[in-house]
Amino acid sequence: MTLLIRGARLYGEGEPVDVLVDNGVISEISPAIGSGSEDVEVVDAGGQVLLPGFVDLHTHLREPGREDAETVESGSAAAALGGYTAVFAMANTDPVADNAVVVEHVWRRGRETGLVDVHPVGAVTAGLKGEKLAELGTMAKSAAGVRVFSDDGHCVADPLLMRRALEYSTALDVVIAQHAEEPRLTIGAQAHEGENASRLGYAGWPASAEESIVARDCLLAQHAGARLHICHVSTAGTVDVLRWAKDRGTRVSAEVTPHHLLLTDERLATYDPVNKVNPPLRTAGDAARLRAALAEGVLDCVATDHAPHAVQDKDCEWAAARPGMLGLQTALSVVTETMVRTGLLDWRGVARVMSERPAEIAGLADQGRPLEVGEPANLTLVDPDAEWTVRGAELASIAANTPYEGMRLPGVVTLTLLRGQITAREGKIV
Ligand SMILES: NC(=O)N[C@@H](CC(=O)O)C(=O)O
Ligand SMILES: [Zn+2]
Ligand SMILES: [Zn+2]
Repeated sequence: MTLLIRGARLYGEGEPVDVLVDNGVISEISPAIGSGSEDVEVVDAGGQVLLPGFVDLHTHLREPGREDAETVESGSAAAALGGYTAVFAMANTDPVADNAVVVEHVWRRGRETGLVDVHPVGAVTAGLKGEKLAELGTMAKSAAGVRVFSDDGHCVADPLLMRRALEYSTALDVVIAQHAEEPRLTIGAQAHEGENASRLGYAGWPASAEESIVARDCLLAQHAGARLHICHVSTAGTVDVLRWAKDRGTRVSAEVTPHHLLLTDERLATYDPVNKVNPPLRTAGDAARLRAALAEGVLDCVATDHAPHAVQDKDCEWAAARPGMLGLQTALSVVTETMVRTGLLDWRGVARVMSERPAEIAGLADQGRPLEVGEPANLTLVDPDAEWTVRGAELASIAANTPYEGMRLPGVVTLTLLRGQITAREGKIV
């Protein structure tokens, strides 16, 4: 199939150009391409912004085990509609993705669905129990070719185990992604430790619980010569630690979620568990520092931490509710609101933090590539001026736990291409 995207602005820069996609690759870019034969499908981009397809390093697809909240299929649809062409599916499923059988299952389900490349993340420790290492090598060598390992949902808290995982990862050339939460500092924690939590009587989740693990792991990674990735950075202090570690040559990368860029713990006042998430929503000062650090590159990329939860796990009292919120279909809009509209990032910067850097961190050769002739056509078209109102019930996920319900947000994904095939167009799965 040949597809002609007419009048798109590459990275939102310069005059609109025509982009011809043939056999899954970009075959021509020029000011005006004739559509030639009838076999060419034409998409009129009308000056919209063309970007490399987004890559999410942190998605929870809930399959196997919690198909009442999300499946590989429903999550893939949400991803395609959100402009993603690759996602990394976290290992905290039931059974846990701590062996070749489970990661190959998730990988195959992703291939069968065919809407987005689904890369399973393998668990670092058996059963996410933090007691002994999982079979990292077997998962890395499986058909799923696991390149990212994480106990996300849990911290690899034992420093000896974390050190072993980091040392082992260097031989496999994989990356360990840490959910940084010192468990001794977050016993019973419900919300960011601060005024808002105190007023409502919630036990606090101190910033130091994150920062102390990030500092420790940067030191462990440096000594091991290993690569470390920090999941969902949420505090200004973590930014300072990362800056220090990067300055001294530690091979550390870090992600920030859209919700930590936009939302703050002032939302606790509603008692609505839709705002409950790990790590918790922090202060406006933290959010401002996270935005600045993302613009500067101290934080490498945006990752959604898309965490669907069934109604009964969210529609209950705060303390009983599961932490986590949907993210795949709202990420681009939240980044547009917090980073583009504020002038902190241009669209080339958005390509960097939502596509290029995550692809590099995970070692994907065919994602996050430049918009050039000969490159794979993993592409996302964005209408930067359009706005939409978020309705959880209308999102493709089975769960509907979005904290942005009823919010009007800028930036609409109008087309997603995976290797030249249209996966989503005008808000519909193709
Ligand atoms: N972020 C969350 O609040 N929840 C995640 C786990 C995690 O990312 O730590 C989940 O699996 O629901
Ligand atoms: Zn986590
Ligand atoms: Zn997560």
